[in-house]
Amino acid sequence: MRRIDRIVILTGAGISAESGLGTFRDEGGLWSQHRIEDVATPEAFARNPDLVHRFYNARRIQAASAKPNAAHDALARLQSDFPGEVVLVTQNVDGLHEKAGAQAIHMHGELSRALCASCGHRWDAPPEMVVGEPCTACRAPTARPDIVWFGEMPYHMDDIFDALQTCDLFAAIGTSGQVYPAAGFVQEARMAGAATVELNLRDSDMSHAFDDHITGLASKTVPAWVD
Ligand SMILES: CC(C)NC(=O)[C@H](Cc1c[nH]c2ccccc12)NC(=O)[C@H](CCCC/N=C(/NCCC(=O)O)S[C@H]1O[C@H](COP(=O)(O)OP(=O)(O)OC[C@H]2O[C@@H](n3cnc4c(N)ncnc43)[C@H](O)[C@@H]2O)[C@@H](O)[C@H]1O)NC(=O)OCc1ccccc1
Repeated sequence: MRRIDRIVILTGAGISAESGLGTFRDEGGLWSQHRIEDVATPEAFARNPDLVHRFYNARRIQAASAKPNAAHDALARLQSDFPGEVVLVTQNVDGLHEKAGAQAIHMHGELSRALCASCGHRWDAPPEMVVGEPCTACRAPTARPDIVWFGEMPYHMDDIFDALQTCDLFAAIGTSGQVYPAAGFVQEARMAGAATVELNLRDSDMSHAFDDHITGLASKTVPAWVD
Protein backbone atom coordinates (compact mmCIF):
# COMPACT_ATOMS: atom_id res chain seq x y z
CA MET A 1 0.00 0.00 0.00
CA ARG A 2 1.49 3.35 -1.12
CA ARG A 3 2.12 5.94 1.68
CA ILE A 4 -0.07 9.04 1.14
CA ASP A 5 1.70 12.15 2.43
CA ARG A 6 0.38 14.75 0.02
CA ILE A 7 -3.16 14.90 -1.42
CA VAL A 8 -4.30 17.34 -4.12
CA ILE A 9 -8.08 17.80 -4.42
CA LEU A 10 -9.71 19.67 -7.34
CA THR A 11 -13.32 20.78 -6.93
CA GLY A 12 -15.86 22.04 -9.46
CA ALA A 13 -19.40 23.39 -9.47
CA GLY A 14 -20.85 19.98 -8.62
CA ILE A 15 -19.67 20.24 -4.99
CA SER A 16 -21.75 23.40 -4.51
CA ALA A 17 -24.87 22.16 -6.35
CA GLU A 18 -26.48 20.88 -3.14
CA SER A 19 -25.88 24.29 -1.56
CA GLY A 20 -28.28 25.73 -4.13
CA LEU A 21 -25.65 27.15 -6.54
CA GLY A 22 -26.31 26.11 -10.15
CA THR A 23 -23.58 24.32 -12.08
CA PHE A 24 -22.58 25.41 -15.60
CA ARG A 25 -23.36 22.51 -17.87
CA ASP A 26 -26.05 20.46 -16.10
CA GLU A 27 -29.78 20.67 -16.91
CA GLY A 28 -30.79 24.36 -16.51
CA GLY A 29 -27.15 25.24 -15.74
CA LEU A 30 -25.65 28.74 -16.13
CA TRP A 31 -24.43 28.12 -19.68
CA SER A 32 -27.94 27.14 -20.77
CA GLN A 33 -29.18 30.58 -19.67
CA HIS A 34 -26.20 32.72 -20.78
CA ARG A 35 -23.69 32.45 -23.65
CA ILE A 36 -20.06 32.26 -22.44
CA GLU A 37 -19.24 34.79 -25.20
CA ASP A 38 -21.67 37.31 -23.65
CA VAL A 39 -20.66 37.10 -19.97
CA ALA A 40 -17.37 35.23 -19.33
CA THR A 41 -14.70 36.62 -21.70
CA PRO A 42 -12.66 39.88 -21.60
CA GLU A 43 -14.21 40.75 -24.97
CA ALA A 44 -17.72 40.45 -23.48
CA PHE A 45 -16.76 42.85 -20.66
CA ALA A 46 -15.34 45.37 -23.14
CA ARG A 47 -18.48 45.09 -25.31
CA ASN A 48 -21.18 45.15 -22.61
CA PRO A 49 -19.82 45.66 -19.06
CA ASP A 50 -23.32 46.26 -17.67
CA LEU A 51 -24.53 42.79 -18.77
CA VAL A 52 -21.40 41.15 -17.29
CA HIS A 53 -21.73 43.03 -13.99
CA ARG A 54 -25.39 42.05 -13.70
CA PHE A 55 -24.47 38.37 -14.34
CA TYR A 56 -21.83 38.35 -11.57
CA ASN A 57 -23.82 40.61 -9.21
CA ALA A 58 -26.67 38.05 -9.22
CA ARG A 59 -24.23 35.17 -8.54
CA ARG A 60 -22.40 37.19 -5.85
CA ILE A 61 -25.63 37.90 -3.95
CA GLN A 62 -26.76 34.25 -4.27
CA ALA A 63 -23.37 32.91 -3.10
CA ALA A 64 -23.30 35.32 -0.15
CA SER A 65 -26.35 33.66 1.40
CA ALA A 66 -25.39 30.07 0.43
CA LYS A 67 -24.28 27.58 3.10
CA PRO A 68 -21.54 24.94 2.74
CA ASN A 69 -22.84 21.34 2.58
CA ALA A 70 -21.54 18.07 4.06
CA ALA A 71 -19.02 17.72 1.21
CA HIS A 72 -17.40 21.11 1.94
CA ASP A 73 -17.40 20.29 5.69
CA ALA A 74 -15.73 16.90 5.11
CA LEU A 75 -12.92 18.46 3.06
CA ALA A 76 -12.32 21.08 5.76
CA ARG A 77 -12.14 18.27 8.33
CA LEU A 78 -9.69 16.29 6.15
CA GLN A 79 -7.50 19.38 5.65
CA SER A 80 -7.25 19.97 9.43
CA ASP A 81 -6.98 16.33 10.58
CA PHE A 82 -4.85 14.69 7.86
CA PRO A 83 -1.26 14.15 9.18
CA GLY A 84 0.20 14.92 5.75
CA GLU A 85 -0.72 17.85 3.46
CA VAL A 86 -4.04 18.47 1.69
CA VAL A 87 -3.84 21.02 -1.16
CA LEU A 88 -7.40 22.08 -2.07
CA VAL A 89 -7.67 23.65 -5.55
CA THR A 90 -11.07 24.96 -6.65
CA GLN A 91 -12.48 26.15 -9.95
CA ASN A 92 -15.42 27.56 -7.97
CA VAL A 93 -15.75 31.28 -7.40
CA ASP A 94 -18.09 30.88 -4.39
CA GLY A 95 -16.58 31.09 -0.87
CA LEU A 96 -18.15 27.87 0.42
CA HIS A 97 -14.83 26.08 1.11
CA GLU A 98 -13.77 29.01 3.31
CA LYS A 99 -17.20 29.14 5.00
CA ALA A 100 -16.63 25.48 5.93
CA GLY A 101 -13.25 26.44 7.47
CA ALA A 102 -10.97 25.19 4.67
CA GLN A 103 -8.26 27.01 2.72
CA ALA A 104 -8.64 26.74 -1.05
CA ILE A 105 -6.55 27.92 -4.01
CA HIS A 106 -9.04 29.80 -6.25
CA MET A 107 -7.63 29.19 -9.71
CA HIS A 108 -10.60 30.98 -11.39
CA GLY A 109 -10.97 33.86 -8.92
CA GLU A 110 -13.64 34.79 -6.37
CA LEU A 111 -17.06 36.48 -6.63
CA SER A 112 -16.34 38.31 -3.35
CA ARG A 113 -13.35 40.18 -4.83
CA ALA A 114 -12.98 43.08 -7.28
CA LEU A 115 -9.92 43.70 -9.49
CA CYS A 116 -8.68 46.96 -11.06
CA ALA A 117 -7.90 46.43 -14.75
CA SER A 118 -5.53 49.43 -14.61
CA CYS A 119 -3.34 48.95 -11.51
CA GLY A 120 -4.11 45.33 -10.54
CA HIS A 121 -5.32 46.30 -7.06
CA ARG A 122 -7.80 43.83 -5.44
CA TRP A 123 -10.44 44.57 -2.77
CA ASP A 124 -13.68 43.17 -1.32
CA ALA A 125 -16.34 43.65 -3.97
CA PRO A 126 -19.58 45.44 -3.05
CA PRO A 127 -22.66 43.19 -3.54
CA GLU A 128 -23.53 45.06 -6.74
CA MET A 129 -20.71 46.39 -8.93
CA VAL A 130 -21.60 49.01 -11.52
CA VAL A 131 -20.07 50.11 -14.84
CA GLY A 132 -17.21 52.55 -14.13
CA GLU A 133 -16.85 51.33 -10.53
CA PRO A 134 -13.77 53.23 -9.25
CA CYS A 135 -10.68 51.36 -8.04
CA THR A 136 -10.24 51.95 -4.29
CA ALA A 137 -6.49 52.49 -4.87
CA CYS A 138 -5.91 54.39 -8.17
CA ARG A 139 -9.54 55.65 -8.50
CA ALA A 140 -9.57 54.64 -12.19
CA PRO A 141 -13.13 53.66 -13.29
CA THR A 142 -11.87 50.22 -14.39
CA ALA A 143 -13.03 47.77 -11.71
CA ARG A 144 -14.03 44.29 -12.86
CA PRO A 145 -15.08 41.07 -11.06
CA ASP A 146 -11.91 39.21 -9.91
CA ILE A 147 -12.86 36.23 -12.06
CA VAL A 148 -10.70 34.35 -14.63
CA TRP A 149 -12.57 34.49 -17.90
CA PHE A 150 -12.11 32.24 -20.94
CA GLY A 151 -8.87 33.12 -22.72
CA GLU A 152 -7.29 34.41 -19.52
CA MET A 153 -4.53 32.67 -17.59
CA PRO A 154 -5.81 30.99 -14.41
CA TYR A 155 -4.30 32.08 -11.07
CA HIS A 156 -1.65 30.29 -8.97
CA MET A 157 -0.69 27.87 -11.78
CA ASP A 158 2.93 27.53 -10.55
CA ASP A 159 1.83 26.51 -7.02
CA ILE A 160 -0.76 24.14 -8.47
CA PHE A 161 1.71 22.41 -10.81
CA ASP A 162 4.26 22.12 -7.98
CA ALA A 163 1.65 20.34 -5.86
CA LEU A 164 0.51 18.08 -8.74
CA GLN A 165 4.07 17.02 -9.53
CA THR A 166 4.72 15.88 -5.93
CA CYS A 167 1.35 14.49 -4.81
CA ASP A 168 0.62 10.85 -3.89
CA LEU A 169 -3.14 11.06 -4.39
CA PHE A 170 -5.22 13.28 -6.74
CA ALA A 171 -9.00 13.55 -6.36
CA ALA A 172 -11.44 15.47 -8.59
CA ILE A 173 -14.88 16.25 -7.13
CA GLY A 174 -17.92 17.54 -9.05
CA THR A 175 -16.22 18.72 -12.23
CA SER A 176 -17.10 17.86 -15.86
CA GLY A 177 -13.48 17.84 -17.04
CA GLN A 178 -14.32 20.02 -20.03
CA VAL A 179 -12.30 23.15 -19.24
CA TYR A 180 -8.50 23.44 -19.42
CA PRO A 181 -6.04 23.63 -17.81
CA ALA A 182 -8.00 22.13 -14.84
CA ALA A 183 -9.20 19.15 -16.92
CA GLY A 184 -5.56 18.19 -17.55
CA PHE A 185 -4.52 18.05 -13.88
CA VAL A 186 -5.27 14.32 -13.57
CA GLN A 187 -2.74 13.58 -16.31
CA GLU A 188 -0.13 15.72 -14.54
CA ALA A 189 -0.72 13.83 -11.27
CA ARG A 190 -0.58 10.46 -13.03
CA MET A 191 2.76 11.36 -14.54
CA ALA A 192 3.98 12.00 -10.97
CA GLY A 193 2.89 8.46 -10.09
CA ALA A 194 -0.08 9.55 -7.97
CA ALA A 195 -3.17 7.42 -7.41
CA THR A 196 -6.25 9.13 -8.89
CA VAL A 197 -9.96 9.08 -7.93
CA GLU A 198 -12.98 10.86 -9.40
CA LEU A 199 -16.08 11.66 -7.29
CA ASN A 200 -19.02 12.74 -9.45
CA LEU A 201 -22.76 12.30 -9.96
CA ARG A 202 -21.99 10.63 -13.33
CA ASP A 203 -19.05 10.00 -15.66
CA SER A 204 -17.19 13.12 -16.85
CA ASP A 205 -15.11 13.80 -19.98
CA MET A 206 -11.99 12.79 -18.02
CA SER A 207 -13.32 9.65 -16.28
CA HIS A 208 -11.10 7.45 -18.47
CA ALA A 209 -8.03 9.03 -16.90
CA PHE A 210 -8.86 8.06 -13.29
CA ASP A 211 -7.95 4.81 -11.47
CA ASP A 212 -11.07 4.86 -9.27
CA HIS A 213 -14.56 6.34 -9.52
CA ILE A 214 -17.05 7.07 -6.74
CA THR A 215 -20.47 7.89 -8.16
CA GLY A 216 -23.19 9.77 -6.31
CA LEU A 217 -24.15 13.05 -4.63
CA ALA A 218 -21.06 14.84 -3.27
CA SER A 219 -22.79 15.49 0.09
CA LYS A 220 -22.91 11.67 0.53
CA THR A 221 -19.79 10.42 -1.27
CA VAL A 222 -17.24 12.96 0.01
CA PRO A 223 -17.86 12.44 3.78
CA ALA A 224 -17.78 8.64 3.19
CA TRP A 225 -14.52 8.96 1.20
CA VAL A 226 -12.92 11.18 3.84
CA ASP A 227 -13.92 9.21 6.95
C1 LIG B 1 -14.70 25.17 -23.04
C2 LIG B 1 -13.26 24.69 -23.12
C3 LIG B 1 -13.02 23.78 -24.27
N1 LIG B 1 -12.38 25.89 -23.20
C4 LIG B 1 -11.25 25.92 -22.47
O1 LIG B 1 -10.87 25.01 -21.77
C5 LIG B 1 -10.52 27.23 -22.57
C6 LIG B 1 -9.61 27.23 -23.81
C7 LIG B 1 -8.56 26.22 -23.79
C8 LIG B 1 -7.38 26.34 -23.17
N2 LIG B 1 -6.68 25.17 -23.35
C9 LIG B 1 -7.40 24.32 -24.09
C10 LIG B 1 -7.11 23.01 -24.51
C11 LIG B 1 -8.05 22.36 -25.26
C12 LIG B 1 -9.26 23.02 -25.58
C13 LIG B 1 -9.55 24.32 -25.13
C14 LIG B 1 -8.61 24.96 -24.38
N3 LIG B 1 -9.74 27.45 -21.34
C15 LIG B 1 -9.48 28.76 -21.01
O2 LIG B 1 -9.84 29.72 -21.65
C16 LIG B 1 -8.68 28.96 -19.72
C17 LIG B 1 -9.53 29.63 -18.62
C18 LIG B 1 -10.67 28.81 -18.25
C19 LIG B 1 -11.37 29.44 -17.03
C20 LIG B 1 -12.68 30.07 -17.42
N4 LIG B 1 -13.46 30.41 -16.22
C21 LIG B 1 -14.30 29.57 -15.58
N5 LIG B 1 -14.95 29.95 -14.46
C22 LIG B 1 -14.88 31.34 -14.00
C23 LIG B 1 -15.99 32.06 -14.63
C24 LIG B 1 -17.29 31.90 -13.88
O3 LIG B 1 -17.35 31.19 -12.87
O4 LIG B 1 -18.23 32.54 -14.34
S1 LIG B 1 -14.46 27.95 -16.19
C25 LIG B 1 -15.87 27.25 -15.40
O5 LIG B 1 -16.20 26.09 -16.14
C26 LIG B 1 -15.37 25.02 -15.70
C27 LIG B 1 -16.09 23.71 -15.69
O6 LIG B 1 -17.12 23.80 -14.83
P1 LIG B 1 -17.34 22.67 -13.66
O7 LIG B 1 -16.95 23.29 -12.40
O8 LIG B 1 -16.71 21.38 -14.03
O9 LIG B 1 -18.92 22.59 -13.74
P2 LIG B 1 -19.82 21.84 -14.85
O10 LIG B 1 -21.16 22.44 -14.73
O11 LIG B 1 -19.15 21.82 -16.17
O12 LIG B 1 -19.86 20.32 -14.32
C28 LIG B 1 -20.45 20.04 -13.06
C29 LIG B 1 -20.09 18.60 -12.75
O13 LIG B 1 -20.57 18.30 -11.44
C30 LIG B 1 -21.32 17.10 -11.47
N6 LIG B 1 -22.36 17.23 -10.43
C31 LIG B 1 -23.50 17.98 -10.49
N7 LIG B 1 -24.16 17.90 -9.29
C32 LIG B 1 -23.40 17.10 -8.47
C33 LIG B 1 -23.53 16.65 -7.12
N8 LIG B 1 -24.59 16.98 -6.36
N9 LIG B 1 -22.57 15.84 -6.60
C34 LIG B 1 -21.47 15.46 -7.37
N10 LIG B 1 -21.29 15.88 -8.66
C35 LIG B 1 -22.23 16.69 -9.19
C36 LIG B 1 -21.87 16.96 -12.90
O14 LIG B 1 -22.06 15.60 -13.21
C37 LIG B 1 -20.72 17.59 -13.73
O15 LIG B 1 -19.74 16.62 -14.07
C38 LIG B 1 -14.88 25.38 -14.35
O16 LIG B 1 -13.52 25.57 -14.49
C39 LIG B 1 -15.59 26.68 -14.04
O17 LIG B 1 -14.81 27.49 -13.24
N11 LIG B 1 -7.63 29.90 -19.96
C40 LIG B 1 -6.60 29.59 -20.76
O18 LIG B 1 -6.47 28.51 -21.28
O19 LIG B 1 -5.73 30.63 -20.90
C41 LIG B 1 -4.71 30.37 -21.86
C42 LIG B 1 -3.72 31.40 -21.65
C43 LIG B 1 -2.43 30.97 -21.64
C44 LIG B 1 -1.42 31.91 -21.50
C45 LIG B 1 -1.77 33.26 -21.34
C46 LIG B 1 -3.11 33.67 -21.34
C47 LIG B 1 -4.11 32.72 -21.49
